[in-house]
Amino acid sequence: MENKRGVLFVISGPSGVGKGTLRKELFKRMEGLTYSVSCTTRQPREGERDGVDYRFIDMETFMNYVKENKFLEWAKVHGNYYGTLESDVRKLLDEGHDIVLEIDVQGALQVKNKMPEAVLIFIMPPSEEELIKRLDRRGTENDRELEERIKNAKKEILESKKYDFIVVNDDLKKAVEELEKIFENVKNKMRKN
Ligand SMILES: Nc1ncnc2c1ncn2[C@@H]1O[C@H](COP(=O)(O)OP(=O)(O)OP(=O)(O)O)[C@@H](O)[C@H]1O
Ligand SMILES: Nc1nc2c(ncn2[C@@H]2O[C@H](COP(=O)(O)O)[C@@H](O)[C@H]2O)c(=O)[nH]1
Repeated sequence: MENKRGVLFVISGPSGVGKGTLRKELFKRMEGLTYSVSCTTRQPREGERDGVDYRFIDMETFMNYVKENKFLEWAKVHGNYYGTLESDVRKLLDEGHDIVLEIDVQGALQVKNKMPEAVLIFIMPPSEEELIKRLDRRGTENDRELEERIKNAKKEILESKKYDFIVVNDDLKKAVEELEKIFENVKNKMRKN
């Protein structure tokens, strides 16, 4: 019998490794995926749109959501707060949609605790030097923020062994293809169960 419930995919990896880039490329190639837009207290970057890239909320609203248990997971990441609204995710999964969360390691492990069926995918940089180059080229952080993101990258990489899959984002095209294969295989396997 076909499994009507959607699959929950969680993508993590160090800041600047290319999670957002890979996710956008994957969405161009695969139909039927829904991106869960997170809440954050971070200030929008140039070009980021409220409700599309993030739901940009203030600290007071974020903490009210925490108190009201509205988050499936939440964490302080690189000095700002981020969280995934639980009602959105559960409703979409119940309706049969496959969901993609792009969240940090702390959040991913909270999700796995609450929903062990979630599929955790870690995006790995080809090297530390390349990660620094990518963050530098993106140019969205000041020197202090950049340093914090690089320091955190080392801790995050240590947690990658807790993930179901690891994809190295060296060549972008190859990494997207690998990601697509993982998504297809997981969905086929779940459909058979
Ligand atoms: N395979 C790749 N080769 C070279 N550059 C890449 C590759 N993948 C992504 N990039 C570039 O690296 C930079 C960081 O990518 P991106 O913003 O997608 O990272 P991220 O992991 O989503 O970061 P964050 O967690 O901070 O949001 C971007 O400028 C992007 O164009
Ligand atoms: N635990 C969560 N982490 C999240 C969420 N949304 C994004 N993130 C992670 O934060 C960092 C920094 O993102 P940036 O956009 O400021 O560069 C990155 O690792 C994201 O994956 C979330 O809802 N929960």
